Amino acid sequence: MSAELSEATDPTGVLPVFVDEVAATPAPRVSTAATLEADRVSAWFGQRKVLDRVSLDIPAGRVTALIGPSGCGKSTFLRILNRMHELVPSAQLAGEVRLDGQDIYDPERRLTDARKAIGMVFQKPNPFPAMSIADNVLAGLKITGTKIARPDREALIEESLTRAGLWNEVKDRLKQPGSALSGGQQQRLCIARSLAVRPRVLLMDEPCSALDPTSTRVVEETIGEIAADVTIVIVTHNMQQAQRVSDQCAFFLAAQGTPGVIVEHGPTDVVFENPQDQRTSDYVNGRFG
Ligand SMILES: Nc1ncnc2c1ncn2[C@@H]1O[C@H](COP(=O)(O)OP(=O)(O)OP(=O)(O)O)[C@@H](O)[C@H]1O
Repeated sequence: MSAELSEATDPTGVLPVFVDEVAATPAPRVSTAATLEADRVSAWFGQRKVLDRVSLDIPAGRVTALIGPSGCGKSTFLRILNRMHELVPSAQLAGEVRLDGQDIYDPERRLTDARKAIGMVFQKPNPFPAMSIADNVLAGLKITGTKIARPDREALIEESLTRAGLWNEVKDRLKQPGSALSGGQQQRLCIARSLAVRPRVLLMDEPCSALDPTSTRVVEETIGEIAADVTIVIVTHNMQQAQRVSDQCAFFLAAQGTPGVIVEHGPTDVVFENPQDQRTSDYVNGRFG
């Protein structure tokens, strides 16, 4: 897993951005889930190629799970989907990523647009610990330079926390620090922080791996509830979780010494119950990885 850099420098997943933009108050929420298409994406760290021509269509308003053994490039692929890969100095990539048909790497397009439209939730819950719960929700807006009128702030805090399944647990203590919450609540706070920016896609890198089973189930329910409004791509090592939450699955594999590829992808029930490739069958049935 390679999120250290981003977690250290940008816990919201929207940096680096320049606070030079003043957007209007966000419009009322409607489903703005977008499609993502990865088209022959390759990636390198220095001379080392870690992904080879990976193509994947990610449908709007659905949950797509990326599965596969450690080191096969799932996190790298996820980070390419919102231009975080380029934060690593030695990182390079080839290919295209299109958000509703528009290349997010088009030099004419601003990095901030991709980062606002495509949010990220990391493995380890990373709220700003000393910041209040309410301010944590608004933190992504501040980082993207999005201004919001004070009366609208409260509505957005309630809406985002409600969508993240946390409102009822925190509505009476919004001024308490984010660190006062349990791990599972902190992760839902991070989801609320991402949702407050109104992303069209939400990338989740093993979002439950630091959580206990009960918190995991609550986050999974949250994923199910928000998926109609925001396209979700989730990396998970938990095969049961992939089956519970996703509509489609992509199985990544890097054979020894070679870059990661997608061996098979398709509807989750097919990938798990009737995989076309023996390697997929072996992996989803726990025979390796
Ligand atoms: N910042 C980095 N610098 C150099 N190599 C990296 C970096 N991040 C990842 N890699 C390498 O790229 C390859 C793919 O890593 P990645 O984290 O994408 O795999 P993964 O499938 O997400 O693994 P895991 O399931 O363990 O998180 C690995 O060989 C890894 O060592």
